[in-house]
Amino acid sequence: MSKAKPPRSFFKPLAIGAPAPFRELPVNVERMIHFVPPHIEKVRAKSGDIAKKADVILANLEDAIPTDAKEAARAGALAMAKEFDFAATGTGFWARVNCLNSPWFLDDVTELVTKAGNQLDVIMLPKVEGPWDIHYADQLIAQLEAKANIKRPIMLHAILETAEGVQNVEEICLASPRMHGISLGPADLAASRAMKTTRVGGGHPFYKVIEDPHADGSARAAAQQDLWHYTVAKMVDACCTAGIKAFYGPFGDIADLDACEQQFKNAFLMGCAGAWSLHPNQIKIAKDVFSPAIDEVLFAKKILEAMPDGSGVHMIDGKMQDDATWKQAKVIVDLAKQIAAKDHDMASAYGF
Ligand SMILES: CC(C)(COP(=O)(O)OP(=O)(O)OC[C@H]1O[C@@H](n2cnc3c(N)ncnc32)[C@H](O)[C@@H]1OP(=O)(O)O)[C@@H](O)C(=O)NCCC(=O)NCCSC(=O)C[C@](C)(O)C(=O)O
Ligand SMILES: [Mg+2]
Repeated sequence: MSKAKPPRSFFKPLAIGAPAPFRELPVNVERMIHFVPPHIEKVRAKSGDIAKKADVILANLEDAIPTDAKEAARAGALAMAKEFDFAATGTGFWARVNCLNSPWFLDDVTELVTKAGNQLDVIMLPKVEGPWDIHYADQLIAQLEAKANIKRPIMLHAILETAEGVQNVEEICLASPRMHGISLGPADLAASRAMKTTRVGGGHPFYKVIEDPHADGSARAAAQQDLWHYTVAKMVDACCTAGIKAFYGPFGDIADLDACEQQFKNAFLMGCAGAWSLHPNQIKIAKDVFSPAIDEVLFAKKILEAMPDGSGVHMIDGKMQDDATWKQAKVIVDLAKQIAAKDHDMASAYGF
């Protein structure tokens, strides 16, 4: 039976000279995490322009990078940190390292932290299975931060992509104050669970509910259901309990923008802060979906204005409002304010 760390030790740096962990997550709008393959110079070179549109730019070193390009990708990630001032456009700079049991993980983390640690906001860790994976990466990063005299802690973001990881998601979220959030990794997770799909996220035409037979034998209506509902719900509850953020992850059918939008919308409504964009076309979708709709923000503002101290009961446009709807309104208005602070057009649309 494992024991939790005593409360007074939880926020202590794990190495002498490492920066103290954040007590609260930095407030950043992270509607999409845009994946860049850093070994392809032509694509890497566009990172500065893409950073003007995306909230987060991520250098991907793991899956989708060919084995013989792993070192070139790592070098490309370091070049991105040197060549682009992502912080100047308010864009986060993240890297997805190779997984813990791979031959590249140690060099990925060592080089990123010691050579780009002051530029790097978040390290994304794939295939996390339990809190032990976070404890190891946490300690290693602290040692490297101390060695390289990094001033600001680098956060950790885990991908939920094995059945064991899903079983342990609460402990993963609570494993360290370095935790930033969790993303759903639907492709590896599908394989790990023996789901019979060949897709990266999204629905499936076989996964649906069909209405009862009609007496006249006419065609029965059926509707596809969301294959990811259970996992997203479990992930959101675990993340919110820990005070960290949940993300959908990738949508692999690049040409199907409608299905991408729908999957992102489901994730947004269920509590996710953002999703991944694998292709430039997906950036705008995520930006629109993970920014609350203007009419929702205006209605939420009406609730807050009508109930300044958040108590009592009111009727607005025929709908009952009380302490709980006040809190829902506050979630939407707080997010809209964060987006407005970053985006002047959205600020005027939201009426701030
Ligand atoms: C899908 C691909 C191959 C289609 O790439 P393409 O070249 O065939 O597409 P295109 O439509 O022809 O591209 C149009 C233009 O956009 C550029 N472009 C295209 N993509 C990007 C990009 N990301 N960033 C910046 N620019 C990009 C591309 O270079 C081209 O520029 P050009 O007009 O000047 O020639 C390509 O978009 C790509 O490599 N995307 C990233 C893929 C990736 O990172 N996959 C791994 C994440 S998903 C995952 O790991 C799963 C998970 C979580 O682990 C799990 O569920 O288990
Ligand atoms: Mg994966």
